[in-house]
Amino acid sequence: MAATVKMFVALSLFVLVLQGQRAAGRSFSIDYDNNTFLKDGEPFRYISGSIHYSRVPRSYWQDRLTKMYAAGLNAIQTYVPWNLHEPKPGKYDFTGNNDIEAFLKMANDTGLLVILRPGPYICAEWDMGGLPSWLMKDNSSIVLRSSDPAYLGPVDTYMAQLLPKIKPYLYNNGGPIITVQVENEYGSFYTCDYDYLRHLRELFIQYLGPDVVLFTTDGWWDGVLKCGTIDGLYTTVDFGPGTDPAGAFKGQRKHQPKGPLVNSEFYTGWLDHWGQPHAHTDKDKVATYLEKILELNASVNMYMFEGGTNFGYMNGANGPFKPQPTSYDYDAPLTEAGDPTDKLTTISNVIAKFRHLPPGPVPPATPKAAYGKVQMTFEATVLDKLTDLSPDGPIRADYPITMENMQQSYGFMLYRTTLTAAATGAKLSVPGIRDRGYVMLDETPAGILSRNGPMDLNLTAQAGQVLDIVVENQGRINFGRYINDSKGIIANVTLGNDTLRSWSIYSLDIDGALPTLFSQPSNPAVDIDGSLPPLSYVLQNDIEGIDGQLTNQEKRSTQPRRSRAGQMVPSFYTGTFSIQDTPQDTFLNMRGWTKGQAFVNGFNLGRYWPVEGPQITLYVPASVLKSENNITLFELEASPCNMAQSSDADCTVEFQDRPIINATVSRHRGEKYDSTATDSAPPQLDAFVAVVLG
Ligand SMILES: CCCCNC(=S)N1C[C@H](O)[C@@H](O)[C@@H](O)[C@H]1CO
Repeated sequence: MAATVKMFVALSLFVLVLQGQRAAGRSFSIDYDNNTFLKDGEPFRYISGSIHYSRVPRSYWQDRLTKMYAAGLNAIQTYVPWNLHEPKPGKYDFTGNNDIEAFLKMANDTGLLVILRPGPYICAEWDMGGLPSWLMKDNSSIVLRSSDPAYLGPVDTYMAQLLPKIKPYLYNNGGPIITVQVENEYGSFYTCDYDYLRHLRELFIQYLGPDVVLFTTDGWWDGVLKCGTIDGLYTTVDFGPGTDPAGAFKGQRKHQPKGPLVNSEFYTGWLDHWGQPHAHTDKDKVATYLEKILELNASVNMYMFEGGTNFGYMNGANGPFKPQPTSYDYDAPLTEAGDPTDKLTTISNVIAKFRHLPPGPVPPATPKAAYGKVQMTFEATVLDKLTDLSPDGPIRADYPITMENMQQSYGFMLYRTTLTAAATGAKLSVPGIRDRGYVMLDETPAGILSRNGPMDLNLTAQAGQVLDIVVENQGRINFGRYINDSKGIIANVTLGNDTLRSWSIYSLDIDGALPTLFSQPSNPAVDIDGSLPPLSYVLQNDIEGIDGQLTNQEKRSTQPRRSRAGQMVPSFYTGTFSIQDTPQDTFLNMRGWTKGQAFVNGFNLGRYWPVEGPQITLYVPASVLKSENNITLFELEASPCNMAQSSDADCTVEFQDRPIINATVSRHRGEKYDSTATDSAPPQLDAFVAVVLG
């Protein structure tokens, strides 16, 4: 028996050693003499597409990867978002939708190689470019993406967790990963810190071994390549349709005289911002320039091939402040919902000129369902639910504390103070509002502040009244020098000539509270010191319980107060709907509502803002649905419910079988809460170039 055990142990150890070492006969490298990649010693060119596992429900990873393979790709490219995998310092999550190993195995099993981009910074229209916001706790001036020990220390700790997970999936070790990117367009960042890049290079080699092909990506011009490239990291470039590939590759050659030509991001579409036209790139233009690239025998990755969705709060923003919407459709060859488009067919036809496509068609779009209208009901205001949303109670501080210093990363906060002096038409100024503030005085709406302006409003108040500011984090800047994008209220608040002090600051954990938020009677908020009796009354209501028994449940029967302008206290609305047969993908049409967060069966679908557009519907993947469903809206500004000129028939949402992400946008400043967003043809190419150039 002992001998058998010994044998088993020895065999196990041997397998472990083998896993960490090169798999016999497999190699991926660069042939500098012949300007090509070599895969198992043979010249190799990749034709790749970007897909982000963090933006696609795990239940659909295989569907998307199969479609990408069928379209003719031999590789995919994906980012690894640090802030997903280390949500709190030292707390790691590589499970469920964050199970990167499962994703890599699936890509490998689908016949796709992988170009991995683990950052630590990734840009990607992702909150703070993938960096965790807790880096800024007690250190808002941390020099991100540099040798600053305050930054590099956490980088080392995180990479010590991530990179050993990656190593077995390297091509040389039997996995699909052929190349690994270090940082991301580092040459575009102001720090230009070669020590930082060298540190990352050594760190990656330390964990992944000396044989892995490490590379960088930057724009194709000297201005960025100067700071983005160092020895030992293969220089690649990125550019979209409209840029002459030969010219762009000349830029690469200046910094990488030998080796394969590589475009790591060939843009098939482009990113969106709330309030600006949905980006569109003509499919024929994409095809024409893709063909030029392939004719040069360059390797290319199409960014994005499947864009997906910024579920939850994870969208980023561009400066000075333009947050990106929930949909990351990107006008990509596969839609946000994974549906093949004409652009995919056109691209496939080009690829077919350079490599054999797999047999068989690209799988069709998954079925979509229209579940119709759902009646919504007002449940409570955010102020009614403070004990549930902030179970630890407020932090009291003389002056406002940032979201990061409250050890919160995403979502919403409440800043509350009791006025100590009367004010008549005095200016309430909140220059540090990050990003939108919903102001109430004794639970009566008093206006909305925005970091894009206005950041102040006139207030008339009595001493003793309670000033509330619900603050929304709309997503952290993910590109450029201002990625230190702290949230909450980051500077003092003044009323007239007085600086307001003695704040009660609440982190609002909606996602955590949701499962039980409405399953018990709503306890109207009473401030800790009892200064805020509930304004609207609670009626004893008998309501039909789920099991048909009458149950006694307190329920606020009134709508929250609204200002003359129609603004309401941020409030929760719920609805339920049944699905008889197998749930399918659907799209939640939010027209008629203003701005907020939507949840179905506790899953955070993301942000809605139909009065801004261009996105009107939210993608609801089938995996979120079941036979009995509930929907919760956290409406920040104004609902269509019980408005004077409308009946409850308007207090609905609708699940439809098609997306609307390209609605006409027009500045809604001054318009109050009636969505005029309508469907329209996407704008011309130059419209979103203006977006990018600001
Ligand atoms: C408006 C500035 C956009 C800068 N980002 C650029 S050029 N991009 C390059 C970047 O590497 C990638 O992550 C994406 O962010 C992409 C845009 O989709």
